[in-house]
Amino acid sequence: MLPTINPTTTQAWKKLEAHYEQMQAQHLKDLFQQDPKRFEKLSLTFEDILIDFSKNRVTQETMQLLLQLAQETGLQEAIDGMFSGEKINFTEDRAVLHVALRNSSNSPIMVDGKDVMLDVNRVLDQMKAFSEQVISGGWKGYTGKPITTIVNIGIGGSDLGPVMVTEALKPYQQPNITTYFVSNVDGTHIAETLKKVDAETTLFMIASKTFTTQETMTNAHSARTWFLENAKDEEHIKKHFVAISTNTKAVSAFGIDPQNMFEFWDWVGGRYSLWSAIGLSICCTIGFENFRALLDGAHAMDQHFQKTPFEKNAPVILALLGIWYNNFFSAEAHALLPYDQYMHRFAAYFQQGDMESNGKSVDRNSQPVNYQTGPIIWGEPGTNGQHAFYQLIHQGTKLIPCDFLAPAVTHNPLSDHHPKLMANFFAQTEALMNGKTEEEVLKEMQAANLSEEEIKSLKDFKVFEGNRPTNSILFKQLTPRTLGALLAMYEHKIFVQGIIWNIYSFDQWGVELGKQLASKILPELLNEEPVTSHDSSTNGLINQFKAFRS
Ligand SMILES: O=P(O)(O)OC[C@H]1O[C@@](O)(CO)[C@@H](O)[C@@H]1O
Repeated sequence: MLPTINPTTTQAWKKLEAHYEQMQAQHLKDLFQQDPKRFEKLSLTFEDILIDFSKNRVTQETMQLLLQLAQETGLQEAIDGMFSGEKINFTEDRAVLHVALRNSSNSPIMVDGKDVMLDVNRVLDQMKAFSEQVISGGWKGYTGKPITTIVNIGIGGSDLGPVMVTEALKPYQQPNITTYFVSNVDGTHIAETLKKVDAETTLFMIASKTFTTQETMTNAHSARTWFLENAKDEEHIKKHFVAISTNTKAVSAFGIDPQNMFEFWDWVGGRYSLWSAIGLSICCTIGFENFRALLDGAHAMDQHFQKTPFEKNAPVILALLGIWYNNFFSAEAHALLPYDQYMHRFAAYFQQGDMESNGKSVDRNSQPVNYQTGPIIWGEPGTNGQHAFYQLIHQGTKLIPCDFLAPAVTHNPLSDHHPKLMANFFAQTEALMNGKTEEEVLKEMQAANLSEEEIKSLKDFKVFEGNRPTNSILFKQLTPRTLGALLAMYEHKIFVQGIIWNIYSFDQWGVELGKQLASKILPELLNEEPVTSHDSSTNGLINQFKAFRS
């Protein structure tokens, strides 16, 4: 069982509240001036990843109090519980073992008396054999042509991870394979994709943990119908459809041969499943060896997380800093800003990973929480974000802690693009920290020969208060191993925050109500009758929908 300590009842929390009162007025500029070794003291490295957390509004005292909070809320006990297969997903009575999926050490991990590693390795072998057969051209379609196109049909954790990873690792893409992803139930998504593919050379991967998700099953049936319009004979389905699921019965009912099913298990959460058979589209896109490297990077981070003292533990440090802003500075959002275009779906991935895990308001004692839990996660790649929302981050009224991530070495050393990208990467966190004082503004405006009147009317708009916290995560190059380590680092950050917030991070009951109401409304949309069964807004909207279509 997980500890059930309300964090606000700990000594550390009370000390942090008092400490916050004095830290509010502390400016980062002064903290750097006071300690020339601040960077060395407040940064750490993991393999070829540097995590610089020195531009946070913390002192050594802050870090000590945050670490005390981790101790007082039973974090180590929780970490041990997760890695040992305890059913810490309490409301679904399941273990949480995405770490087993990448456990290349093969240390036994027991669930209900069985070592799960036997199944994990069996499915990995199946994924390896299948992806090698597809990439080599050995897997033939119904007219004898090799597969050249993969269409992954899934949503949420059955989509976001494969999309993010195949985009991030595009430099490793197999030359003869093109991969598409269909997720939205909006017919446009599958329609626009099917325009691009050829039934003879396309392989559909139906990715769904439950194999009941409305969007995925609707898209899968539409893909099946389209395929049969081309191939005519249902016998050909087995050459062009595979399933990735925990639900063998539903897969068979759909008409996919269980031989073409890649299974995973209920102790794999959807938003933590890219490491499982859900990663089959990744394997077929970048090759199994690169997928294995991704897993190995995550496994190395798992070992770091499990064995490193908290004061040098990357996920723990990032988690505690997030709690410092979320719960003491009342910052309600957190921005993920990768300065790497390949990582353009990184923030979107962790919108599900973080907000579906920690967007909870009932604690592990079944009581309503009396403090903030999960932050709003958002972000876009740099430098694009600079031309969209950095105004608010620099001069807005909201405190937005930001993680800046960037590779030192680009995969595309074109002209001077990378030095320019990196100059912006370094400059933004420096600007957010230092700001620009009125004195500096005046000096600049006078040097530009602006009139006294112009200076007087404009100067106040050009001042930057600074003191806006950031983490800088600088890694050598975006490789499969490095990406795996980064993803696992954020997964464990989310875990740590959920433990300290005394919530259950691995269920997602909050996604059910909307689905239930949609299933009630659907039949009302399929006839011409006016609707009166809802509130006046919902009735009005549905009836206008009908009127527009009549
Ligand atoms: O993989 P599946 O079972 O189709 O679920 C898809 C997604 O739907 C959810 O919203 C749960 O309903 C996510 O947690 C999950 O990743």
